[in-house]
Amino acid sequence: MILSYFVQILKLPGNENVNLPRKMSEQASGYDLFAAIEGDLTLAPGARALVPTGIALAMPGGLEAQIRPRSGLALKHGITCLNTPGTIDADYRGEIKVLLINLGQEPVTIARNERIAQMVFQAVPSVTMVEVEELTDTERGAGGFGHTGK
Ligand SMILES: O=c1ccn([C@H]2C[C@H](O)[C@@H](COP(=O)(O)OP(=O)(O)OP(=O)(O)O)O2)c(=O)[nH]1
Ligand SMILES: [Mg+2]
Repeated sequence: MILSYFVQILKLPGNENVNLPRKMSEQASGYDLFAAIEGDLTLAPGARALVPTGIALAMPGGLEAQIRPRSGLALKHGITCLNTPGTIDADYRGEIKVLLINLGQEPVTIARNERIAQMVFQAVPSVTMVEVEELTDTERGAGGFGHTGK
């Protein structure tokens, strides 16, 4: 089943020339996000930066967007998203920003309109948590963290 949603996208004031998030192939999961920075941004090894995209979204409840790294930037330059996957809440109307970190050994320069990350939309189920005195039993029980072997 293909779920289908409309998501509103807004270029924020001063960002009329930014690129909108773009799927680079027809069936790509992610929309690539572009750096809406004035000049270049250089990340020293170990440094992080909150990079603006110049856009904001209004998506319907029951949807979220995840901000994920681009594997090419990670492989070639050691650039990833520190808080991956970043969570964009359906009720967030602020600028989408990408928290990049340079985990490589060399400084890396990000240019304006470079593709820095990707945004994947996900359906979020509606959950009502019910507090109880005791949980239902399972075979696994409390076993975890390698409990079933290596
Ligand atoms: O990579 C990200 C992660 C988050 N956000 C925005 C959208 C999201 O809805 C909001 C809050 O994110 P999150 O819940 O992860 O951060 P928090 O530290 O819990 O902040 P808050 O108290 O505002 O929820 O920040 C981004 O723009 N980029
Ligand atoms: Mg939060």
